[in-house]
Amino acid sequence: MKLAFDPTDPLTLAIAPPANETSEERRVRQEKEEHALQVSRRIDAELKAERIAMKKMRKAVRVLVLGQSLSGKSTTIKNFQMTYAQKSWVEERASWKAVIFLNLARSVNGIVDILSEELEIAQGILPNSDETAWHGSTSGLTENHKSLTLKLAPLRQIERDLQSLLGSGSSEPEDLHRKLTEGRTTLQEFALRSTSGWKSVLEQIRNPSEGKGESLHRVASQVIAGCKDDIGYLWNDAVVQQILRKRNIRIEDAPGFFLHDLDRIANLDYVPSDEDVVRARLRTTGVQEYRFTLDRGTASSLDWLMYDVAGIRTSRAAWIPYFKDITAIIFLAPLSAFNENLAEDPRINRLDDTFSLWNTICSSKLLSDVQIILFMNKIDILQRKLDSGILVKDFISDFQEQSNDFATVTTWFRRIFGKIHRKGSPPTRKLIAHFTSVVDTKSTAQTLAAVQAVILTNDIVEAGLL
Ligand SMILES: Nc1nc2c(ncn2[C@@H]2O[C@H](COP(=O)(O)OP(=O)(O)OP(=O)(O)O)[C@@H](O)[C@H]2O)c(=O)[nH]1
Ligand SMILES: [Mg+2]
Repeated sequence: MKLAFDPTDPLTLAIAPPANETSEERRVRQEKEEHALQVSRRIDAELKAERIAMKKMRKAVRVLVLGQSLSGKSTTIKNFQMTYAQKSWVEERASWKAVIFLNLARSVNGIVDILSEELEIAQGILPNSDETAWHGSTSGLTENHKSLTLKLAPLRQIERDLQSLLGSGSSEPEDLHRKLTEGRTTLQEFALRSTSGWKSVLEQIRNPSEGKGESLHRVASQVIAGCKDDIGYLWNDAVVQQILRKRNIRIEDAPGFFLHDLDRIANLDYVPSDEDVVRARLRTTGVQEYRFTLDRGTASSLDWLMYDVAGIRTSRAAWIPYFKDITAIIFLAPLSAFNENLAEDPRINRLDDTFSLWNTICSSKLLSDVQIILFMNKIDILQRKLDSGILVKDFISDFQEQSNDFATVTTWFRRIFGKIHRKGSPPTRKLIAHFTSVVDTKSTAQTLAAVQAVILTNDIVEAGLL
């Protein structure tokens, strides 16, 4: 419909040019009008962009992944990336080689340290203390063991170089604890440097300054391949195995254990597999945001923002700003840690620390609207520990005289987490809990699909928050 022009309309009259306008006055007026039009268009464009950004912000699912150090937070996010953001996963996979080499070199150097200590005890250089608990005179150590420690010496430099390439995340809390107690660093220094997650580290490896990362990869690869036979000899040696057993050291269950994969990794053309990446250990320092756009299923239009945090005690205050505006929390509780103490504070049992952290999260008023999903993780290691005869009641007195089998132990843990959740949570919040081993990528993919479904279909969506 064409609207008729009405010369008496007040708005038309107000914007009409003056009747006796000169040509110069018309030029100035038209210039002003053109400028006003451009300003108006710019404002419109800015408003539109803001509206789109707001809409996107509202549509993003924000998931905070919490838990103590070594609980499996980063590993859970890696699984998420592997399943739902395959492009970036494949692009990054090769860069994990540096971390895997570092993990391998650390395991070997750790064993060599123990072996060297035993050799010194056997020679009477070091006293045989309760801690070492091994009697040098019957140890069966030979000159071969001594020469092995010398032949593996190049791995020290590899560890140091890779550590300096990978930054503060490549050291573990026990190193930090040692430095702190020796007065060699301060908490503040550590906190200030705590800014990166694996994305930034891998980015640095992929775009190194002056090709540093690339050449180090090559050198590390050559040294490890060159030491392959000696590493294999060290790991498979009966005396070495006996020493580790006597000292109650199970390197197989430690993070970043790759000695069983030596034949594959100690090769010049080694390329990390998905499983290798999931098992690689790089400690998170600070808080890192990961954005995934889910390209499968019903959630295809949603962005997922996942926040990975540092789990060590001294870094937990940095979690609080992220409690605002989140949709869900995935809380990692490593059940296998029942017989371990925190590296950053060896007076505290790891499971006690997890229970108290869980209590804090469940009863936080800031989080009362947030869905909490519990992953009772590392059940593969738990199973091995129980099978080897380690008794839960020796470490957790409340467990009392119950049977030490896997089913009884896991049911009991589940009940304790449930009790804490009920006590701290608002009555409407249900507990969603899974037993997990997040290094098992197949079963974790199923768990993550269930988690996704819960987050997207629960009350949060119905309440219009998404
Ligand atoms: N066997 C086994 N290993 C696991 C499991 N979950 C994690 N890991 C390993 O444990 C190590 C630590 O896992 P991360 O995901 O780095 O731990 P985190 O919670 O991010 O630790 P921080 O970054 O220090 O806070 C890695 O080497 C993982 O591969 C599990 O269920 N079973
Ligand atoms: Mg981490």
